[in-house]
Amino acid sequence: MRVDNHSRKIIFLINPISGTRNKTDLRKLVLDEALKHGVAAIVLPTVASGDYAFVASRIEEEGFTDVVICGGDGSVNQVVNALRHTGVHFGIIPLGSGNGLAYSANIPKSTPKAIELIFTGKARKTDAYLINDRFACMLVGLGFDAKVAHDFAQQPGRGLLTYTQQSLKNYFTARTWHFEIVVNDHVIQTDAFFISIANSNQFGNQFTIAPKASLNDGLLDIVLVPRMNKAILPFALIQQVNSGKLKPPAEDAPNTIQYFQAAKLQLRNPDLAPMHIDGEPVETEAFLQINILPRCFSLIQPSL
Ligand SMILES: Nc1ncnc2c1ncn2[C@@H]1O[C@H](COP(=O)(O)OP(=O)(O)OP(=O)(O)O)[C@@H](O)[C@H]1O
Repeated sequence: MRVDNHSRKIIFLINPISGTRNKTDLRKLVLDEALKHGVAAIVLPTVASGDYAFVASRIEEEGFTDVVICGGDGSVNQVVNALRHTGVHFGIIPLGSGNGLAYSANIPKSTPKAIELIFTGKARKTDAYLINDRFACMLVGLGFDAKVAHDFAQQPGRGLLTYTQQSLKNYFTARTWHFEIVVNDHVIQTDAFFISIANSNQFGNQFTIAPKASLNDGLLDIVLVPRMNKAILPFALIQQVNSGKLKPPAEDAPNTIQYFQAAKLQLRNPDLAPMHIDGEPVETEAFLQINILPRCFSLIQPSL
């Protein structure tokens, strides 16, 4: 649905701590652009707790139609999860460390362009998913990248540089975890460095793991990287990503990277491999039921 500015009322939620970019002028930038387009708008801060009941009541009482998240994937996850039931359209001004969902949706990296898009773009239905009862929009990881996410969260700095440092440090000590995956009538037993379950086709910063992933195909893209020689692993991963070839899940390919799609899967995680949801470290679980939520929320994107 193309955005009709006359009937809109927007809440911009700014995360004061996300990413590394300066946000001093952001409040003025978004309010000036709203004024230019004749749209009523207010600015509020995001909250660390993820409790957006105060925003939900303002939407209901004051008739706000859109919520624009100025932050990263963690903020997008918390805000969309808390407010999806209200039926507002969501926008993103990508100001996090990775911005995977925003870039997968072709939202521009440039802040002024991303702000302009809020008033010229099109709201499109977008899938999300549930991991047991937890909400995800973009990417869930078990194993290596989750360990990096947990260590990243302990660092004083944010941003890509800190993330890369943590990835390199963890690479040399990386271990495997045992998993059992039940998917599309197959049961896969594997010792894996990591498993990614993706709705978006990138982690952010244009780094992709699941090149065929689409935000609105009703499917999740699963990438399984099993135990293999660490000297070979980066090349095998690059080859897999470049080929982007999807294959049905295989029960008898213990040393091959697997890439397949499914609307749901069950995952047993007896070694309690660490987990992240949309880049935020979360407490892991021994059993995970993962289900797509097709066409879960509306996201403002370029009109094409
Ligand atoms: N007002 C606030 N004060 C402190 N922390 C906040 C506030 N609002 C949100 N947060 C926290 O910010 C974190 C999310 O940051 P966000 O995802 O926006 O940026 P990022 O982590 O730098 O980027 P990305 O997720 O793209 O890597 C969450 O842990 C959230 O609880």
